Amino acid sequence: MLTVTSIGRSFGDLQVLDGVSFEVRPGRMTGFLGANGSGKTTTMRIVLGVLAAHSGTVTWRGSPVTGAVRQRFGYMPEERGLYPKMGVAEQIAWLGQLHGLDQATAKRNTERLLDQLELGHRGKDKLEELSLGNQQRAQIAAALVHDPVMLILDEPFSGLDPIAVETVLGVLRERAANGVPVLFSSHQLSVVERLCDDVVIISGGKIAASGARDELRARYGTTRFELVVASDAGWVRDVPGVRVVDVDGPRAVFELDGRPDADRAVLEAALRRGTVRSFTPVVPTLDEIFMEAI
Ligand SMILES: Nc1ncnc2c1ncn2[C@@H]1O[C@H](COP(=O)(O)OP(=O)(O)OP(=O)(O)O)[C@@H](O)[C@H]1O
Repeated sequence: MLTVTSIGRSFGDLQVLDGVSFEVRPGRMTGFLGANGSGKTTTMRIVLGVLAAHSGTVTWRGSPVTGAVRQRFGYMPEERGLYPKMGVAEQIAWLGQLHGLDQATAKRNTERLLDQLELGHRGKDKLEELSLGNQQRAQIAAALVHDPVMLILDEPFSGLDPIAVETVLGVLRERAANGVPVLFSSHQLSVVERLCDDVVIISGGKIAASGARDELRARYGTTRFELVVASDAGWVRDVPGVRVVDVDGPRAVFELDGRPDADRAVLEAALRRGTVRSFTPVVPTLDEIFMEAI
């Protein structure tokens, strides 16, 4: 497990990270969400040791992260970083060797990864000859070639078409299933919603929410309900303790203002009036949680 505790960092007078704490658990895909400039890349750079924190600690399995441990991390930086004029397979295998693999293992891992990422037929091409989406797949292969114990990926899904998202996801999921903690940042909330087990939301350099995706959704979703009846549902507006979000004919979406049993009062009133087609809590999307948390 990777544990980030109370990280702080400034650039000049600008405090960019303030008391940032979260965990990336083994076998879990953790989505790191935040608006532009909220501090995701800075946090990732600190975890990787590319940048120093001004306060706080980063530990791996309970011990401070040393250079030798970082050597075994896999990182896909925001600025990417493969060589445009070098052959794809050649440079990925070479990166594997830089991370300590022998030549034969580096070559074998490279071939396997390129095949998995459906790039096997492009291995001999120069990176610059690949489309942007395929260059992105090559970057992912480069982050994975040395069988890292921890994966940190800055926007790994940006620029990928939906089929490529599935391909890359399959590769990352396989690593997670083998116990590797995976931390990845993304702006595509709908993608993260589908992909991640855990979520960390950062806003203005502070953690706004974190935890298991489903727990977060449940926590943020306990106060909103949808009622569908057989006739007009406008009367819901008059139930005490209820704030109506939307009424559209027989369908009403409302929130509770904290008064106990207001949801029950709505349901009982609806039953008294006639047929109730459905009455369900509304589970928020990650988009909605994100907008509320930041
Ligand atoms: N080397 C630097 N010098 C000065 N300011 C910096 C530096 N690196 C980052 N910042 C500032 O720190 C803040 C956080 O930047 P960071 O790149 O971590 O955000 P981010 O969440 O990754 O954003 P994005 O989603 O746009 O990539 C921004 O205000 C940025 O301008």
